[in-house]
Amino acid sequence: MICNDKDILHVMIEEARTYTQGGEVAKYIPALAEADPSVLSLAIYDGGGPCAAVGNTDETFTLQSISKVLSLALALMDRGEDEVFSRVGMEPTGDPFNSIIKLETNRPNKPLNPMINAGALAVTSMISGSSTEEKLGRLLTFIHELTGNPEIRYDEHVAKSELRTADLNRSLAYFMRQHNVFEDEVEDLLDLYTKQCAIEVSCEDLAKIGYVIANEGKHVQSKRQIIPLHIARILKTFMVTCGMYNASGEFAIRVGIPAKSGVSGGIMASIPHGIGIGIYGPALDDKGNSVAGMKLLEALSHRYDLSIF
Ligand SMILES: NC(=O)CC[C@H](N)C(=O)O
Repeated sequence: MICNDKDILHVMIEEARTYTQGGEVAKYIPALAEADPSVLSLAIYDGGGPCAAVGNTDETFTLQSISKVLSLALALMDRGEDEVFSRVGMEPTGDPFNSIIKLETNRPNKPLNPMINAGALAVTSMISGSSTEEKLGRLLTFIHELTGNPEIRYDEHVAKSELRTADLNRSLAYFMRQHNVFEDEVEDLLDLYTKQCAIEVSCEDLAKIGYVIANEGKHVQSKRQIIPLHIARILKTFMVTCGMYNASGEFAIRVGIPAKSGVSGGIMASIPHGIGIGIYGPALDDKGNSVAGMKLLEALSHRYDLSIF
């Protein structure tokens, strides 16, 4: 079993670390450019006590696009499927995560899925609450429940850095507001979205969230149904079809695990009815996925036969 294979996991992570040299940290959010590209860490959670954590596991990082899975869960719980999917679609785009092209050519002009930036902005607008603080507080409480870690906050430095430079996301938001996808003030929505993306976690936290999603939304230790079963299934499905941006097809073939990445270099993976995996490696490939993190997941999938297909 994977939890007992610490020596092998150490070897695998050091093998994967060599690929960090072929990647670059994200620069379009200035604060993310401060990350050390040689870092790589892996945590695995199997619902019991500590399972495995190897590499630079003390490092924390921001969720970025991984937060899109959690805001979607909350919006679905708040508003129901009919309302959420009247404003955002269910289809992969094959375009970069911040692309505007399909937003204009698609009719009606709603974003194609909740994992691209346009779709995630629309989803964030559906989180219930009377103020940004209340909505963000609800998202954080949800993450505290999923991880059992009440210390999780957002990183103000990263949030401010993104808000200052988020003109592309601003354009997506203005375009959607014009087309009645939502009615929020764009600056308020951007403020909430950048704080959501800047929520700071460790790869162990990520493995725990991945575990709950893997296990139909139920936390085995507390026996609580944190996410309704049908919503956990929706999340896993989007992770398979759109989780790695426009590399999702290749990832499904090479790795075959529901997963979601973020430009900070995080990847959260969920093996249905099995383990949760958290990875952090800030050196990215040209599509914005952790270059060594993808290699590590591919190696884990082959060694432990983790593909769902
Ligand atoms: N791919 C990502 O992780 C994108 C998230 C980032 N906050 C953005 O909106 O650009």
